[in-house]
Amino acid sequence: MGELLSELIKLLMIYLPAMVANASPVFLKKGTPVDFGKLFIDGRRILGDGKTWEGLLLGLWFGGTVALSLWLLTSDLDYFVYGLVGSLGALLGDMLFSFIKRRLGLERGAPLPLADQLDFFLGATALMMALGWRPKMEYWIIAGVIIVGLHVTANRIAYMLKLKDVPW
Ligand SMILES: CC(C)=CCC/C(C)=C/CC/C(C)=C/CC/C(C)=C/COC[C@@H](COP(=O)(O)O)OC/C=C(\C)CC/C=C(\C)CC/C=C(\C)CCC=C(C)C
Ligand SMILES: Nc1ccn([C@@H]2O[C@H](COP(=O)(O)OP(=O)(O)OP(=O)(O)O)[C@@H](O)[C@H]2O)c(=O)n1
Ligand SMILES: [Mg+2]
Repeated sequence: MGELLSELIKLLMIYLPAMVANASPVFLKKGTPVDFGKLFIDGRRILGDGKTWEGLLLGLWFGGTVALSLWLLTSDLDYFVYGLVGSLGALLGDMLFSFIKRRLGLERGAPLPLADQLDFFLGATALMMALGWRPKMEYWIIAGVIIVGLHVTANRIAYMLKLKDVPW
């Protein structure tokens, strides 16, 4: 039990910068759309107004700050490297799933259950693993379930705080 708990805490710390990177753009009210308003070949927006350059910068900035803090706290450079890469992966994964949602004809803000909760998690994981990170599969799955739960709770909080006009 002790090992499971310590492994899970380490995993949640590795993903914390990605979680903050994914959460911080929500504080922005408007910004410059990453797709500059352009349409894709299917006549729909490439990404939509929910993805802005300012959001990427804010996410990277706060994700990077948390990654740096974790490194200073633990003096383990991995937290900084993986945290930074995970933050970038979270933002890219979020954009990838926005692209997919637009292709499916879903408007900006429309729900795509599981995709909305997992997009940043999968993006962060993909980039961290590209750097050679190899989590233990069973712990990774449990951490994923916890993070989905955190995501659902955080979005409800964001909705109550009027940070989001949808609770997902
Ligand atoms: C930690 C435990 C065990 C329980 C705490 C309960 C809980 C789940 C708290 C959530 C964190 C929190 C205080 C949220 C406040 C409101 C907020 C900022 C929500 C942001 O939600 C938006 C969402 C992005 O939407 P999208 O995915 O559809 O693009 O964020 C997704 C949420 C997560 C990635 C997981 C939960 C987030 C965290 C634990 C990090 C907290 C982040 C912040 C407080 C904001 C970033 C910080 C600054 C200074 C801008
Ligand atoms: N790169 C990003 C990501 C998010 N946001 C901001 O954070 C909010 C919440 O993000 P998300 O829920 O992913 O966007 P949605 O509005 O739901 O758009 P989509 O349907 O494309 O997910 C967005 O509305 C937007 O204001 C941003 O500005 N830039
Ligand atoms: Mg969304």
